[in-house]
Amino acid sequence: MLEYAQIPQEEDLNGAASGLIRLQEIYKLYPHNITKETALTADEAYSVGLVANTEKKFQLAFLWFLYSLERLTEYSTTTRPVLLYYLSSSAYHFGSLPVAIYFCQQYLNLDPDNDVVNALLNLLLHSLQERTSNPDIFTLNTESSKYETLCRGEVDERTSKRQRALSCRYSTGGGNPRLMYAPVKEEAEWDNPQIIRYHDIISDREIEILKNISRPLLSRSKTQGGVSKIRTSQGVFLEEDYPVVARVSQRIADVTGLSMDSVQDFFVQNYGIGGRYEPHYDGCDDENGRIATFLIYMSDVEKGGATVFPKVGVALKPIKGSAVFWYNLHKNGQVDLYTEHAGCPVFRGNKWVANKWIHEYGQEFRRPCSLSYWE
Ligand SMILES: O=C(O)CCC(=O)C(=O)O
Ligand SMILES: [Fe+2]
Repeated sequence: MLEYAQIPQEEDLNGAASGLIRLQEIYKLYPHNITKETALTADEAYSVGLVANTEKKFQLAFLWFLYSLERLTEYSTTTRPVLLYYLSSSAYHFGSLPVAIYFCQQYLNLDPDNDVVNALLNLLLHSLQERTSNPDIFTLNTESSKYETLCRGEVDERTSKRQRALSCRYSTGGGNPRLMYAPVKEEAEWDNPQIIRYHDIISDREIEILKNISRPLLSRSKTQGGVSKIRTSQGVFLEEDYPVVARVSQRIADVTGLSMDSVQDFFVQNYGIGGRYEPHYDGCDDENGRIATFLIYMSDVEKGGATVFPKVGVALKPIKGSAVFWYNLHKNGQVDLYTEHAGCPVFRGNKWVANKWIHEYGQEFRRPCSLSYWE
């Protein structure tokens, strides 16, 4: 059957390569950093290089072609001239002309009469006189977005200072009878927008049940266009027919004080290595938009996988059994632009989360609307 199904297909391989490349970009990894335990063959490295090249990530492509060249054997399908050609071309596109020229010359040592490469060499030598930029192609030093910096765990001095002033407390959800004898542990993760973490909000047993229900039902996350590149995870919506789902929903209502009349079903997600969710907003200002997000962590993650808020500089580490909660919308119904967030790629381990998106209808008396432009 495997033979019949032809697994993996090219799309699967390219998807895996694309995931590796994204990990490299965010965590600044060289090919040898990610191949310590499982070395890639020259052919495999060449295919990763090709994907990077197509995605116009020329420095990473170059590093993979170099890795491939070092591992070339008599059994490889990839050949030395092909690699030299791609090394030269990726170095050229990256702006490292002397390196591009060097590999072009290496090629011509093997095949001195190749017209195309001779013409290319002339072009490169000519460009060398016009262009001065010569970035170091061997050292990963790419400009990073705030999202990437946060994912790597580099913290801003100002953010950490502001975070130190935040506090934690036991909460009964404003005197909710269900919480009077078992208050929840509430920790402020950020002040504006308020991001609150609830510790031990779900038990290991409940987590196991939720995972067991979800596992056979998971499917690749989609956006309108099909399988999503922005969100590379698998997910499933769980209805409230499952007692454990209903119980957790009730708990969310208790701690947040919000109505569960207009909510989406629980969305359980699993991210494998490289799995991520690029920066996005959960809320939109449609009628009955998602007023708030309650995000439960159903696993720890060995490395990577934080939930980050690039506009405020906060990174939330997944802690199994805890949940984070924030309002996506201001009281006036507008999207709070500071709530942009992302799920960083999982570098090591496996990440499970469950989302409850809470909508506006039903919250009229619990979180009254405001006509103010500012709140
Ligand atoms: O996985 C995460 O950390 C974030 C998930 C998320 O933002 C979402 O599903 O909307
Ligand atoms: Fe989200």
